[in-house]
Amino acid sequence: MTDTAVNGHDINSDTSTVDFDKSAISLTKLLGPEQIAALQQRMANHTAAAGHASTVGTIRLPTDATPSDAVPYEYERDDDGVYDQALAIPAQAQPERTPWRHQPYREPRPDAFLSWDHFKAAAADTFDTARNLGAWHAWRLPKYTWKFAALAALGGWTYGGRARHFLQAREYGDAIDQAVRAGVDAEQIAAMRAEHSDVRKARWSEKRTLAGMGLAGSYVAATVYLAVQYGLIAASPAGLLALGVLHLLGRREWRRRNPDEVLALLEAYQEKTSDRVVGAAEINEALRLAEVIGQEAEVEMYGPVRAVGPSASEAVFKLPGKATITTLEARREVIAKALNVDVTWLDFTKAGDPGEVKLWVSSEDPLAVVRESPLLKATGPIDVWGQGIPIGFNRRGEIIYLRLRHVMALIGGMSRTGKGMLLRSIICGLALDPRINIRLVVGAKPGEHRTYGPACATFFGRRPDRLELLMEAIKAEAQRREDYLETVGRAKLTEADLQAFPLEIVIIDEAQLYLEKPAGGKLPRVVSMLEDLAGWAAALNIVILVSTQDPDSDTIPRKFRNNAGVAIATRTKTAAQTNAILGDGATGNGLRAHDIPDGMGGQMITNFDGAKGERARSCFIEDEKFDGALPIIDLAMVLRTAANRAPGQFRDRIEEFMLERTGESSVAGGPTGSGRPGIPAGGLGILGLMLAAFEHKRNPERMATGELLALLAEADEPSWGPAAFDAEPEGEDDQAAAAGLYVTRGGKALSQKIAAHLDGTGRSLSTRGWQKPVRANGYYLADIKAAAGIA
Ligand SMILES: Nc1ncnc2c1ncn2[C@@H]1O[C@H](COP(=O)(O)OP(=O)(O)OP(=O)(O)O)[C@@H](O)[C@H]1O
Repeated sequence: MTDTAVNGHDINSDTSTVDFDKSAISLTKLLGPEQIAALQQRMANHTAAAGHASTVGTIRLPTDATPSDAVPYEYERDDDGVYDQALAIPAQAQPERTPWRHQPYREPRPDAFLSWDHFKAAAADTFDTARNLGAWHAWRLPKYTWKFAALAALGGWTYGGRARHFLQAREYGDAIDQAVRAGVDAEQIAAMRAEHSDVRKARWSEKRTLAGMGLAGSYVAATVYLAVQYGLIAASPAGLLALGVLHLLGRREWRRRNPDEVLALLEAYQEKTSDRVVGAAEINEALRLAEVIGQEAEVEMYGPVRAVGPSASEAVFKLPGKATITTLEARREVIAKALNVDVTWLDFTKAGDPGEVKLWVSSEDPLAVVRESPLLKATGPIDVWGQGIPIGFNRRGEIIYLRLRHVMALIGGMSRTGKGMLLRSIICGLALDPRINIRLVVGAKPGEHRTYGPACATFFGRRPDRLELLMEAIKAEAQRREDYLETVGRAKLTEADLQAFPLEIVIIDEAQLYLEKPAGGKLPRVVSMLEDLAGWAAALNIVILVSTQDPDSDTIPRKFRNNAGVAIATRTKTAAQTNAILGDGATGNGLRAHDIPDGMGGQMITNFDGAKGERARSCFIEDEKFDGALPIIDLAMVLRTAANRAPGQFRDRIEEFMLERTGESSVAGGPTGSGRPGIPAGGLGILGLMLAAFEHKRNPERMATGELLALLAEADEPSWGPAAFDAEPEGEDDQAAAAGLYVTRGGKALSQKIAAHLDGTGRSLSTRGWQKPVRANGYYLADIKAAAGIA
C-alpha cells in the first residue's frame, strides 16, 4: 500500500456520512446517540462544498472519556517489515482506505450559493435576526407611536397657527393693538383697520391660498369619503401620509425650538467624524513643517481624502520636486507630530512611482481593539499552503496571513506578551488543513496545549531526550524526501506533493528550556541538530517553528535565526532582544518590538521574507473564561477523520522512529493525550505480534523459536515464512535441513527485530534453552511481557 493510498482521501468531496467507529478514536463509544447524530449533521454540513455549522452547534467529548475506550492506534505494515499491528487490532477497527486525490483549495464562496442545506441555514439565520429585530421594535411600538403622534401634533399646531396668522394678517392686528395702547388718534387707527381688512381679504383670495385650501380640502374630503365608504383601513394610507407630513413639520419645529440639543447632537457627530478626517490642507501643512515639500509647494491630490474604517483616513497624492516615499519615512516623526498622532498611527505605502504615495493616518491606536480570530467562523478546511493562516490584523485592520512553506519560523518576546495566543491561532489554523502533520513539543506547561493534542501527529512536553530523537526522526524523513527528489530530479517539494509528503510542522514552544546552555555546561545537542535542519529541510516540506521567551543570542541558535524567513516579535525588553528575533538591523529599520506598549497583549511586529515588516496584533481566541480553541479542534478532527488524516489513522514514520527506540508513543499527546509519551494500546511492535502468537496458543509458558516463527508467518504473512529466509525444503529429504535453516535464519531476524524495537528503552529480550520434553530454544512469555513493560 502506498502512502498516497494511506493518507486520506479527497477532502473536498461531498462525504455526508462518516463512520465514526472507523476513526482513530471510536466516537460511538465516547458520545451518546444524540451527540453522534449532531456530529453527523455537522459533518454533512462541513463536508459539503462549503460548510455551515452555526445552526448545529459544537460537539464536546465527555470529560470522563478514558483513553482505554479508544480503538488501538493502527500502524501500517512496513515494506521492509519494521512492524505491524494487524494482530493486535480487531479487523473491524481497520479504517477503510480511500485514495486521497489532491484537490487545490479555492477561495470560499458565499455558502448559500453552494448548497440547498446552506441556503436553508442562511435563510433560517436571516429569519431569526429579522424576528428578533421585529420583536424588539414591536415592544417599543407604543413609544414610537407616542413620539410620532406628538411631533405630528406639534407640526399641525405650529403650521396651522402660521396659516391662520397669515390669513388673518395678524401682524396688522398686533400693530393696531399697540397703536391703541399708545393712544394714537382714532382717525389713524381707523385707516389701519381698513388696511388690515383689505390685506386680509386679499390674502384669502390669493392664488396660493385658494390652491392650498382646495388641495387640503379635497385631500381631507377624499380621506373622509374613503373612511365612510370603505372603512378606516382603506383610508389609513392617506391618513398616514398626512400624519407623516405633519410629523416632518413637527420635527422641523422641534429642532427650531431646541437649538442647544440639536447642537449637541451635531457636536457628538462631529466628534465622531471630524478627528478622522485629515484634509488636504492639514497634509500639506504637515509636509511643509517636516520640510518634505517647500513652504509654497503643495502635493497633487488624487481624489479626496477618504475615511477608511471608524477612525482612519487615507489620501493618495503625488509629491512635488525630489521628495519620495523615503523622504516621508525619514520625517515620519515630525509628520506625526504635525498631524497630532502617534508615529505608529501613520503609514506610507507606494501608490505608483516613488513620488506617488498613499498616506494612511488613524486618530486612535488602531491596534487597541481586540479582534476575534476568523478561524472561529471556519466551517471547513483552510488552505495553509496557498493562503496561509489568519494570525492577526495590521494597523489598517487587514488580516495577516502566515504562510509556512519552505521557511523556518521564529517567535519571541517577553513573558505574558501574547506568544501563546499567537501559537493558538497558528496551531488551530494548521489543524484545519488535513494535509499538515503537526508536531508540537512544549518546554513547559504541556497542559496549556492539551486542547490541541488530538490534532497533533506528535505532542509531548518537557523531554529533551525525546526532542533529540524527534530531530533525528525528522532528519531521517528529510533524507527520505531528498532521495525522492533526487530520483525524480527536482529541487523542491511542492503543493502537489503534499499527499505523499505532508507538510511537517515542528513547533517547539518555550524553546529556551531546550536550547539554553546550562551554566558551565555544554550547548545542548539539539541546538546543532536544529541548525543543521534549518539549513536544508525547508525545501522538503519540513518547517520548524521555535517560540521562545526572553530571547537572546544564547537561546536562539544563530544559524537557525539566519534561516528563519518568518520572524515575529511580541513585546521585548531591549533592542538587542528585538534584533535577536527580527534580525540584525531590525531596530534600525523601525521594527522596534521593545517600544510596544505594556498591557497590550498580542501586539507584535511581523517580519516575513519579501514583505515590509509591520506592526500588528494577533487574533484573539478566548483562553481564560473558556477554551475558545476547542470547537476549532473539534471541527479539525471531524475534517481529519473524514480524510483519514487524524493522528493514528495514517502511517507516521516519525512516530514509528521514536516508538522503535523508546517503546513509547506521543501520537496525539500519547495514550493519555496529556503530552506524556507512553506505551500505546497496540503499539508494542514485534512484541505485540509475539504476544498475540502466545495468545493464539492459549498462553503457554514458553514457545520454541521454530513454532513461534511459524505462527508469526501465519498471522503476519510471508515476511516471517521460510521463503523469506531462503529455507524452503527442495525435496522430501531436505525437510529437516530446511527446518534447521529456517529456525537459524528466522530466529536471527527475529532477535534483531526485537533488539531494534527495544533499542534505547533499557529493556532487552533474548531466547532461553530447555531440555524437556525435547531440547529446544525459544522465548518465555514472562520474558516477553517484561520486555514490553507489561509484566
Ligand atoms: N491578541 C490578543 N488580544 C487580546 N488579548 C490578548 C492577545 N494576545 C494575548 N492576549 C492576552 O494576554 C495575556 C498573555 O498572553 P499569553 O499567555 O499568550 O502570553 P505568553 O507570551 O504566551 O506568556 P508566557 O510566555 O508567560 O507563556 C493573556 O491573558 C491573553 O488573554
